[in-house]
Amino acid sequence: MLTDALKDSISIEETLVKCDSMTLSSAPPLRRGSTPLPIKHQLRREEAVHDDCDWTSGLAGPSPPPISFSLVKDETITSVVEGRPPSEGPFRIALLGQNGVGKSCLAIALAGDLDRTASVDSEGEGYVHTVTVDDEDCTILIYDNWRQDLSDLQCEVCVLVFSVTDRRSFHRTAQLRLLLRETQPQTPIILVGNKSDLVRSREVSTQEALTSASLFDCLYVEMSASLDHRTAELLEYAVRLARGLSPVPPGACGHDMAGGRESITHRAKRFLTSLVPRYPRERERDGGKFFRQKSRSCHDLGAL
Ligand SMILES: Nc1nc2c(ncn2[C@@H]2O[C@H](COP(=O)(O)OP(=O)(O)OP(=O)(O)O)[C@@H](O)[C@H]2O)c(=O)[nH]1
Repeated sequence: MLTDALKDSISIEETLVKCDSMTLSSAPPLRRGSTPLPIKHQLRREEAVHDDCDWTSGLAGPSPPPISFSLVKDETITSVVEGRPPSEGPFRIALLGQNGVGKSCLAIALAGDLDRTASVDSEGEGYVHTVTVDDEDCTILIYDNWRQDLSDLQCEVCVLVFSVTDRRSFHRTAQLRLLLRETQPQTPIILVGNKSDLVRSREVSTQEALTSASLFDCLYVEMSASLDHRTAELLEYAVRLARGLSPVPPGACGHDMAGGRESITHRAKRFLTSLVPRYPRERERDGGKFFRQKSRSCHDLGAL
């Protein structure tokens, strides 16, 4: 009996040993859930090195062909992934102006970095941002720290910034425009009157800035970078100019003065105001003659 029991236990042990050896030789080792994966399998699948010794190769059949990589820009990847064509650009937008007029604030506002999301380009010089204007994506580079000679400046659009609270900064933009017209006559210019929120300390009137802008044949935008007021409009104008288009889309006539032109309504109002004496005293001084004259010309044609 005892001999039989011993024989049985020996045969069981032999079977177990055989099973163990089979496991080690042909099947992949069993892995506990808590055991960390080998480093190469911790990498992303496409980055893992595929070789014949791969512990999964026996189970997964023939190993897949190696995946080749090429260095492409993130932006291209995103566009391809989302099924959009790669964005156009990059368009370089340079902000120039006297110190303290708010160029850095404006750059950050334009780059949409009020929540600190914009990035610095590869040379660390400006903000890179992707925007959609007129339903088309484009990449813009915003430079706010141009320290070199103006003749070296290379950009698609120049934004000359002054502070409406600082007359000297306004004069500085006039000098800059003259220089730019000499060095790069083709580059479109936008004149920007920043800090429009500081109403009480204003030193440069909108009308004055508009006159100056029309003298140099450029657009005028009045805005407040720190309040992020009209930055979106400025960005749109800049992108359209960089694309070689009119800053205002066709059919959008009559935009207001901050957009660079006086609207038709405003012009009409100004014209009518200039016709009618403003204050009651002035009217009294006229003795109502102004209105009588007008009235006669309209109703009593014989008086003419
Ligand atoms: N009230 C008001 N303050 C502003 C505005 N834009 C900028 N500032 C302030 O103006 C000061 C100067 O702004 P910056 O952006 O540093 O001006 P900058 O032109 O880059 O100056 P530099 O770097 O010296 O050339 C800061 O205190 C800003 O907070 C604005 O639209 N309104």
